[in-house]
Amino acid sequence: MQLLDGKVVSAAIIQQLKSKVDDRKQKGLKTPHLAAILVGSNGASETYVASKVRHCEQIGFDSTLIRLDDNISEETLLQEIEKLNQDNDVDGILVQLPLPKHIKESKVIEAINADKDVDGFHPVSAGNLMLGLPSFIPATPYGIMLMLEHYNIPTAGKHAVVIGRSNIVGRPMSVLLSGQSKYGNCTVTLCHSKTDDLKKHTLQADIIVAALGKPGFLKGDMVKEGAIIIDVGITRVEDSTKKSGFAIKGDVDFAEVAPKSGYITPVPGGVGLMTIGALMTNTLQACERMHG
Ligand SMILES: Nc1nc2c(c(=O)[nH]1)N[C@@H](CN(C=O)c1ccc(C(=O)N[C@@H](CCC(=O)O)C(=O)O)cc1)CN2
Repeated sequence: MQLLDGKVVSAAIIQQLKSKVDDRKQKGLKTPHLAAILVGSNGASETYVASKVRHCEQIGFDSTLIRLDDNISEETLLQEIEKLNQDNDVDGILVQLPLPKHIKESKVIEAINADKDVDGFHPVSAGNLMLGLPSFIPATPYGIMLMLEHYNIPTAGKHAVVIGRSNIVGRPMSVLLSGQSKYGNCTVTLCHSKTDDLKKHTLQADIIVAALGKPGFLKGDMVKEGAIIIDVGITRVEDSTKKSGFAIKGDVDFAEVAPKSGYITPVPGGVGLMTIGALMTNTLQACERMHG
């Protein structure tokens, strides 16, 4: 079993991005600029957005953080997005999810200019990805592809089982793994909560991507020897032994599955950490497309 270490891969990607940005600055090219909107005061969202801003500073990107009150109207949020759409200095826009219940997520995502949609959640980005056209790829599936690339794990001809059909992880993951690329060309089965006999599918898988949000769901008797296991789960569960009061749990029962696996991502320290590098790569791409 080999551990796929998100900390190591993510640090390498951040370093590469920093070199590219230093190079751009030396050539007098535009500095990439990421704008993030955070609505309300969800603890996890605060942590993730703070990390995004910190990484912008580390790489040398400009960043703008717009904090809005929990009870802000949908209309005001849409106006804030429009200001960022119109701002030629802003290359990438993200609205941290989840949003308060009174705001319709799809409306907010669709309001972002697709050329600045560095989260890759906009229908135009999703459509381009599906058609195999240049696209912003959502951070989690993109991070997984960057991880396969870093460890040079061959995927062509393999059977991949993706568990979870969300628009931001499961569906794009199935498109990427089945696509015609060096770390694609898999035969993909997309499973979900209504799949009959899930174990029958996972036992046939060479690659399993667990993205269903159920801590410890994938057990040792559900995987075949040597399978590649990618754990996307990041559920916070109470844990009084931790200073924070909670622990992060993945969708994979690591103790049972790791000894049987060929490669496995840990939680924490796996896929979650890759998402920042993926987002920053999209932001640089947005800047390059718009300003050269
Ligand atoms: N606009 C967006 N909202 C959300 C996204 C997103 O990509 N765009 N994804 C998630 C949250 N997220 C980034 O925003 C994110 C989640 C997890 C991690 C991460 O580093 N996880 C660590 C554990 C960190 C912890 O202690 O909480 C790990 O897995 O090792 C980074 C970013 C939902 N919202």
